Amino acid sequence: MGTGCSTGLSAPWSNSYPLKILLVGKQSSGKTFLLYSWKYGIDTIMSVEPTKHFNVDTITTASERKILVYDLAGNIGYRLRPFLDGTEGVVYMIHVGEPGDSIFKEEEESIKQLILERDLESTPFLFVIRGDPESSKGVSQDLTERLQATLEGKQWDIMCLQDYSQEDADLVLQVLEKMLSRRT
Ligand SMILES: Nc1nc2c(ncn2[C@@H]2O[C@H](COP(=O)(O)OP(=O)(O)OP(=O)(O)O)[C@@H](O)[C@H]2O)c(=O)[nH]1
Ligand SMILES: [Mg+2]
Repeated sequence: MGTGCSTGLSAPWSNSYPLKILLVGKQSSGKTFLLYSWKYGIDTIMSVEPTKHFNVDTITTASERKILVYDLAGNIGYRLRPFLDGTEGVVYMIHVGEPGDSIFKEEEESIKQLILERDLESTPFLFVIRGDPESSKGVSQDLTERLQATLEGKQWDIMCLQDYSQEDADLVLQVLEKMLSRRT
């Protein structure tokens, strides 16, 4: 009694404690660009270099919640595993180049493996499809069908993001925050 330390369970503490999320997806899918859109705003992004291993940055949402974003290199492979522990949300990015593009079987399998990781058992997943609206919509429907069984019982969502759209980037963050707040 009387040490002056709080239990750590009060609302202000939990609001300021950053929630850890992973930003994953293939190389050049747009992960770092999305992180910079959240952190600095799209208009300030001059160029983005391919990520070596990972970037980590804290962002603050419109409602002042802090999120610790681990932006992992698309070629991270097995080095991803040490990042899983303590993850409160996963954003999986996909870039759709041409109309009619679809997800290769290999990527579908690696997404399924990630969803089934024990450390991510109760972790929400947000899929973000970047590309023109028509192509993204097709990929979004296709992916939903292909992953439905694996995602059974999980909290997840899927949304599309157009290039150079701060509005879309902000919306992704809003949806992510809503998913995270359902867990906390
Ligand atoms: N205009 C526009 N370009 C984007 C967007 N997202 C990504 N790009 C471009 O796509 C390329 C790859 O983006 P990155 O953010 O580096 O992709 P990444 O997923 O972080 O790639 P790795 O770090 O190699 O895994 C860059 O040239 C970006 O400028 C976007 O929302 N709008
Ligand atoms: Mg990157």
